[in-house]
Amino acid sequence: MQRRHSRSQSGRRSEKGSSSNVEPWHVENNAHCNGGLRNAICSLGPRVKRKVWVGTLGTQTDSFGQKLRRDIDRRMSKEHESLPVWIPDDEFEKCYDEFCHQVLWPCLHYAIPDAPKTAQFYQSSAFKEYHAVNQRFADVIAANYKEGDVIFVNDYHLMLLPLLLRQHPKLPHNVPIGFFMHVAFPSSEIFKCLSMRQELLKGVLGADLVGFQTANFARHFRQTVSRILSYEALPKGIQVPDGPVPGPRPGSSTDGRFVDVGVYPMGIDVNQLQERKKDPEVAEWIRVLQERYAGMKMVVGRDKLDGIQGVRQKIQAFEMFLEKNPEWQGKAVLFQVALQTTEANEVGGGVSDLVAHINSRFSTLTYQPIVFLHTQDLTFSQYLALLTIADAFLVTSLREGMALRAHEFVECQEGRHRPLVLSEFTGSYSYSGFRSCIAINPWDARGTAAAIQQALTMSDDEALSRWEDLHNHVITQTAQAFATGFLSRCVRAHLEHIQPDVEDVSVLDAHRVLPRYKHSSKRMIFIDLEGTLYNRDVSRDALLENRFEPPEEALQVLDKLVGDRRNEVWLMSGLPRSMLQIIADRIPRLGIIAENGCFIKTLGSSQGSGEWLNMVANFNLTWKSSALEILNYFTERTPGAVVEEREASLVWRFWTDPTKPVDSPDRQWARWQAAEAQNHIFDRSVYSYAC
Ligand SMILES: O=P(O)(O)OC[C@H]1O[C@H](O[C@H]2O[C@H](CO)[C@@H](O)[C@H](O)[C@H]2O)[C@H](O)[C@@H](O)[C@@H]1O
Repeated sequence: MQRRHSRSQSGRRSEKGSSSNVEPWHVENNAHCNGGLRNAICSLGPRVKRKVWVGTLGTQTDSFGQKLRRDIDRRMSKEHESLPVWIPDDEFEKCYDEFCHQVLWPCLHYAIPDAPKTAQFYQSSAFKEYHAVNQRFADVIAANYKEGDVIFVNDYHLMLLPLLLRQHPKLPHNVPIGFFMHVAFPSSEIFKCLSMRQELLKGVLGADLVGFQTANFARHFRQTVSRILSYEALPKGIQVPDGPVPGPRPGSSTDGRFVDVGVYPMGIDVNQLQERKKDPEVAEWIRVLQERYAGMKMVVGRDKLDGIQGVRQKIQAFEMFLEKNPEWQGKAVLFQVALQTTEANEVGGGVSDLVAHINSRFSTLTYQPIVFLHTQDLTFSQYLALLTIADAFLVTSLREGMALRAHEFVECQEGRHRPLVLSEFTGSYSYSGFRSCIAINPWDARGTAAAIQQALTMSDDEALSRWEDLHNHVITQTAQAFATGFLSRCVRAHLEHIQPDVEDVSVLDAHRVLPRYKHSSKRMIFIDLEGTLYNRDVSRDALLENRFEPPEEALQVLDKLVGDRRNEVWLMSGLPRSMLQIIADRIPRLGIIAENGCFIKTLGSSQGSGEWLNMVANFNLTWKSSALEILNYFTERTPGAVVEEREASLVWRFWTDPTKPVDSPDRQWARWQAAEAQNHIFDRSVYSYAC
């Protein structure tokens, strides 16, 4: 969705009655935007056969007549591959300015308003308009959907859209849908303040894949879903019971839909930025600025003035820096570029006062410590010139999804390599390459002031070495990498969700197989044990005592198959080899795969039973002790649960009365516990081994 301007502000549409050779309207590109998402999608080239952007117009539209709307629809589609969603001005304002910006945005960024306002904010009546806007998007998409399309929903303005699409009567029920959250996602303790928390979460879970900027945001989302909706939240995603699309999740114990949750860091379009830097206007402004600020150090920042991006904290820290380091007075300038927000008056007013106070405190005839500009006050080329010659870039966000302006700075510093001062609360900081910044806690003004001093006095060698790490990250984690990673995973997740998994392999068609079986001279047969050849669970006591009595009928079937010299027969099992030895002794020629492939007993012969090969001999199994500790904790809190330690794996089982329904409270409880245990194992970083 796009911020709206009144017509008089934007001048995007000529007034009625203007001369007929003047275009009645035109499209403007946002000059201050590197267009990450747009460029990322465009860069996929012919791999995306049909591409349609669905969004709002960045202007008020109530006064537009039907003819003008039709003209805009037609030209936007033909010339810009875009479909406008027409939203009445009042509905848009309530949805975007009120619900998105005053309720959702602060909540997603941990900014809970003070108590008296809380009730009003978190029960916002504007949620009705938010829903209506999401519905209008769904209707436009449904009316234009073509088979084979993948629907990619972006950001917090459209959290209800995935489910509205999934349930839309004009869309096939299994359309591929991806949802990406560009902004932060808070802990469940914050998200649960929203009165519409369930609708928002269920809305997002209409997608096949839900993506976040960082692993922390993804984990918060999974935990929030588990705590608020009581759905099973696994490290790889969410098991949604009774979803609108039927079909079991591969490997899951319950019916419903599985929604993948993943991490896809957004980046900038490096190629496009390099092109824009070549604009002669950039070189000209570099010259002008170098001349004007000769002998001074330039610290640059660009932020939204909404209280979340910490502009007030930044300016206070800059004041402290000048106060504590008087040698910099007259020699260091902060260029603060402000992005307009709807709340700009309130917060922006406060910031302007602060800037005025500092400027009056430290200014001289030839020096002004803070140059405070609004985006509309400078061109993108001027901004790129500033980034290119800056001595430091300062991001003090109190919370942020990523911080792509920091990536732009790094790219512009090729040849100069001056440091980045970055808030630890940004998504960018969570990536190892960005740990080479000068990290700050924006709440600590003293620390930020010291960081500015460190940046301005850093040796060239140190600055270069840090810049190389940052730059490596910027050119690897690009907008293109984001789009490719997200979309390919989305399509794969969708296919996995709609296609039957091995668990749902249809029953062997004896009419088809038997004639071939009879006439073939060599056959390889793989047979699963538990649940297939042996349609009962191994008893709890047997497992605990590590003994297993395979049923006689099953052994006879295996014996018979192995008896045919044309057959090579492999038995597959999750049980440990010690338990399967009884089968190996009885049918020596049988090949056995134990612990799901960790151990393999080769085919035997009349001379002997074959030998056990250890397939994990070179694996580091130290994860087992930490994982076992976690599983023991959950076992104690889950009646009927038991943990089995095998040679190379751990199994957590839950026994219950088989006559009880799958959604009985004790089974439900056990599933949550299992999911929580997996998440803990995942968090302790033992998961990669445990998998
Ligand atoms: O102003 P809004 O319409 O509410 O949109 C919010 C911001 O969206 C974009 O920023 C977010 O996505 C960026 C790229 O993934 C990420 O770097 C940033 O941290 C997110 O907040 C947009 O770039 C901003 O201009 C919007 O203000």
